[in-house]
Amino acid sequence: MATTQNIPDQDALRRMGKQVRERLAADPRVYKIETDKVELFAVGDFLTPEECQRLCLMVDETARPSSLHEIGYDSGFRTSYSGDLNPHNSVVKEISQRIDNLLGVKAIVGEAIQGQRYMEGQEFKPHNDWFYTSENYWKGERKRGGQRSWTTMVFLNEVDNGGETHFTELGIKIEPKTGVLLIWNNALPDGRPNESTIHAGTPVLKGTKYIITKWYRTRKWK
Ligand SMILES: O=C(O)CCC(=O)C(=O)O
Ligand SMILES: [Fe+2]
Repeated sequence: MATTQNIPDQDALRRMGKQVRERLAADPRVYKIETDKVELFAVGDFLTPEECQRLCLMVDETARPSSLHEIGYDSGFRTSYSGDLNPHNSVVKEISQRIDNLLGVKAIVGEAIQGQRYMEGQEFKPHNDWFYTSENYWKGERKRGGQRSWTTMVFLNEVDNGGETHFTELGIKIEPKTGVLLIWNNALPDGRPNESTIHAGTPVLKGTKYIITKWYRTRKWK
């Protein structure tokens, strides 16, 4: 017998998908990465080398062993260091607004910018950025802004070897390049989670990798 699954925030995910898709399509800075399975985009030189350098210092100040909802640092699943950047810092504030503005979404749905650093040997194994709504943590996240729709991520530096963002199902590996912004929709156009967005931060083999990430919820993030 056919069943109808209830997908939390599906309507909002569909609406936000459309809103941002149309905004990005009208922006000549935005480049669409070739794949028909995920809405995946890049912007070159989104941040200047000077901005990236300042952000790297801030990441160093705030980064602690990364935590995940389901599994601890010791599991080896996400061995990078990470932490939220100070949202009251004027540089962070301005960059945060610049990303909101690019996507054309209300600032209230954006999470705090998270900084992340990978030293040699560190990685983030393949995962999806959305919340698994059958897990216990969802009860909290549902009230903290609901499901994640779009992910934005900026590479703050270049890595000597390794540290690519690897979309494992798409077979697309993106090499860190200073100031490049990646954007993807974690949902399908109809608002269901897009399984093809599964991605990893591959192990850094030589050098250090710095990134910032900002996720967008479907409702006011708190
Ligand atoms: O390090 C990367 O390239 C990916 C990071 C990531 O997937 C995340 O922070 O959710
Ligand atoms: Fe991710």
